Amino acid sequence: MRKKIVAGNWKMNLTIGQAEQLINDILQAGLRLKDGQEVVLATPFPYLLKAKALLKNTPGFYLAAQNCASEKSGAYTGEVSAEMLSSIGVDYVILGHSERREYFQESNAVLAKKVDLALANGLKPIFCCGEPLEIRKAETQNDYVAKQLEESLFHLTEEQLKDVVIAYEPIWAIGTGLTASAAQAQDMHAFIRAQVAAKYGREAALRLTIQYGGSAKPSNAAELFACPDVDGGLIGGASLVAADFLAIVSHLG
Ligand SMILES: O=C[C@H](O)COP(=O)(O)O
Repeated sequence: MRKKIVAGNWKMNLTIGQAEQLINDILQAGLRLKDGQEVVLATPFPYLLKAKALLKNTPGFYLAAQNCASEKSGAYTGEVSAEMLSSIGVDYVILGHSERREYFQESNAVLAKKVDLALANGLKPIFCCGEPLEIRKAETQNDYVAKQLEESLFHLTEEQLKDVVIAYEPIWAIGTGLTASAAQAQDMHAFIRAQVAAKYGREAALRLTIQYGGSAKPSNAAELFACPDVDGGLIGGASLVAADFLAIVSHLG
């Protein structure tokens, strides 16, 4: 059975007080997750240790960083390594978010290095892929996403791939209020799974968790999560409001 995961990507939001409040509000709801369901909180770096302490003893809840360095260690001022994140008990790391690709020029090749370092340090990558609007308009989104997978992930062994989650995030849907329709999401998720099957075999593809991200909210999560190849979501804006985030998680089924 593959995992269903809702992850909240807080991006560069909240003070430490607000972060603590949000986690406490989420925990106080006493969410009961079913077998195979996970909730992941991707907080800003300075809050990871505090979040780790607050989430202790809460089954099914995990912690993610929003990025890690592409180098192992050394003179890289301002960077945070995969090893550092692992040493404080972080479970997942979001890699290849479109905001990192666009604002920090992260290429598929750099992301391949980050994926390797994450896995070598026991972190599970949540690898983001997805096309900009002009590519969707030109109807070449499948080729675009296939290249992202090929250049950043498909050098991994089948064993390594077991620790990878893919998040499909059409860039035109991120923070815009525009959501991919359930049919658009399902089509791309099925395509991604087929690419993985072609490279690693059917079993590996069936095991892979593929999240949807892009203006997911309580009102559309049920329809998106009901798609056979959509295994949860990577949630931005709505993850900053406890009630909305909890409502989205409840739609995991
Ligand atoms: O990482 C999350 C995605 O960028 C989605 O963000 P959003 O839910 O605010 O559209």
